[in-house]
Amino acid sequence: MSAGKPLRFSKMHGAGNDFVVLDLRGGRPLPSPALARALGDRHTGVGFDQLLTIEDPVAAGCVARYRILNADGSAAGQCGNGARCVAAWLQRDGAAPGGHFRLDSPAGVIDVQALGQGRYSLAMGLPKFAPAALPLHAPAEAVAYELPAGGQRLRFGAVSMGNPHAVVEVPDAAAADVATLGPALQARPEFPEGVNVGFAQVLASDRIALRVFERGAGETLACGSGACAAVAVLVRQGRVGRHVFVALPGGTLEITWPADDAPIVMAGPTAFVFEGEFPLEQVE
Ligand SMILES: N[C@@H](CCC[C@H](N)C(=O)O)C(=O)O
Repeated sequence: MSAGKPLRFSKMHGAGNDFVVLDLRGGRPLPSPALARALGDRHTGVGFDQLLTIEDPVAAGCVARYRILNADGSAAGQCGNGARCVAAWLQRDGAAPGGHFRLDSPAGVIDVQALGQGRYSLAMGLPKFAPAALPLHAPAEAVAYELPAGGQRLRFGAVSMGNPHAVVEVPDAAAADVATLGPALQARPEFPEGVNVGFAQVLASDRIALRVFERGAGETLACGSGACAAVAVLVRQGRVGRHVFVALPGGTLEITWPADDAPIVMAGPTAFVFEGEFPLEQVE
C-alpha cells in the first residue's frame, strides 16, 4: 500500500456481521496486520468484524480469490457471511456474470448461487470432525468433548468448516454468558490456534438460536461458518434435522446439510452500506 493515495473500500454486512472489502486484483499488496487493525478500529478507523480482500484467482474456474483478516489483524481460513458479501461485490462489479459462479477461498473452492434480492446460497464444503482438522488436542474424535472453562465444565462439539468451531448447546441462547465462556474456551491450550465458540439453543428440529464469540473479533451479530458448524454438530448429536433456520442476533441463515458426504449449504442476505476512502498516512 503506497502512502499518499487513499485506500478505496466498500463497507458491507451479511446479517449484521460487518466487513470492509478491498479490491486487490491486479497484484495489489495485502494490507499489513497494522493497517487492518487501524481500518478496523470503530472509533478512529472504519470498523469491521472482518477485512475481506478480493484478489486474482489461483484455483481454476473461479472468478476471484478472497482472503480474510479478523479485526485484530489475525488471518482466518473461512468466513461464510464474508463469502456471500464477496459474491455480491463481484456481481455488482460485473466480474461474476450469471447466477452461478465459483470463488477461490482459503478453505477451497466455493460454489455460489445468486438467489436474487441480495441473497446468495454457497456450498461451504464438508464439515471436518477430526480433532486434528481444527486443531483440537483430544485423545480421540468424539461427538462431544468436555473442558473446564469459566469456572464450569463445558460440554461442546467441535468441527472445522475451514476454520475451527466449538459448539455448546445451551437452554437459552439469549441468557448464555457468551462474554465469559466464549473467551475462556477460546483460550484453552487444547485449541492451539484458538476457536470460534457458538452457543446454540435448539428451538425445534428445524430451528435454532445461535450466538457466536468469534476468534479475533469477539461476539458478532452473525457468523456464517458458525451457523454451518452448529448445524453439523447438532445433526451429528441427533439434536436437529438436516435443514435448519439459524436465528442469530443480526438475522437468520438457512443451513442445509443434505448428507454426511455432501457439502453444507448456507443461504443468507448481503448488504452494501457505503463506499469510502481511508487515508493511509494514518498508518504509515
Ligand atoms: N464471521 C465469519 C467467521 C470469521 C473468521 C473467524 N473469526 C475465525 O477467526 O475463524 C463467518 O461468517 O463465518
